[in-house]
Amino acid sequence: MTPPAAVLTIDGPSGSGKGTVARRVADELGWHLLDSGALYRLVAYAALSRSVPLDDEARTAEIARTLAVRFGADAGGNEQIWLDGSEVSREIRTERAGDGASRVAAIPAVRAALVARQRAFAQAPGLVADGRDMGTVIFPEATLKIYLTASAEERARRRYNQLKDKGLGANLAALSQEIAERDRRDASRPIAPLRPADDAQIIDSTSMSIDAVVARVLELAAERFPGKI
Ligand SMILES: Nc1ncnc2c1ncn2[C@@H]1O[C@H](COP(=O)(O)OP(=O)(O)O)[C@@H](O)[C@H]1O
Ligand SMILES: Nc1ccn([C@H]2C[C@H](O)[C@@H](COP(=O)(O)OP(=O)(O)O)O2)c(=O)n1
Repeated sequence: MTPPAAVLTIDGPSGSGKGTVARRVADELGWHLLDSGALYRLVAYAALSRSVPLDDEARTAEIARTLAVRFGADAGGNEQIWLDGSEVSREIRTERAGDGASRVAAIPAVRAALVARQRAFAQAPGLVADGRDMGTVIFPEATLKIYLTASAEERARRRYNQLKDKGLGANLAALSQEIAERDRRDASRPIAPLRPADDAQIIDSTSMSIDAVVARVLELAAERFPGKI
């Protein structure tokens, strides 16, 4: 029997730096990457594009079950995500898709439809998985669990700069409110709420650079995965 792949999870609220840090750490280690939030964003984006109400449990779950998605990168290493043959990586990064993702993510049948798809990412030599419930629900046996957070003001500021850099519209006051609302919804839903796993290492990145966070995660990984890294 092949041993289970090594798994490192990074959970936390919006704008804490999960995606950036997960990608950097996965690149450093040469491991696979699971951006679980992208799956929920894709479900929301597909529902919005097909005029399916985001609270329609049966139809959003059907979208989640049949999601035809492919993850890749262009020649410059930039993320590319195809849904039904169309490249949608930019479209799913809007706050509208993020808010929609948080809504469909509260539907148990949508979450259930995505469990096996997410677990299938755990392949040798290892996986870095980022999201809200990676360490609590999807990979409870993960060897290293990180909970990455930062102050609400800092997270809104980061998201504002990120959206502007991408040429996507953003308003700081509106973003702060949207992020607060998303945090509240993600943390208060009955199923797989956003919370640190009991055995998670908490990193507050409010006053840390991206490099410092990556270095800390790699340091913990070297301790927890001796011989693998
Ligand atoms: N420690 C940090 N200091 C400053 N900016 C950061 C830090 N971590 C992430 N960022 C920036 O904040 C934005 C949001 O990061 P991202 O990784 O998308 O967060 P998340 O996946 O948690 O929503 C990105 O533009 C990223 O470059
Ligand atoms: N494992 C996950 C990942 C994301 N979600 C939901 C909750 C989040 O508000 C949305 C969007 O997630 P995403 O990680 O892309 O969002 P941020 O980049 O952190 O703003 O999806 C979830 O419920 N469980």
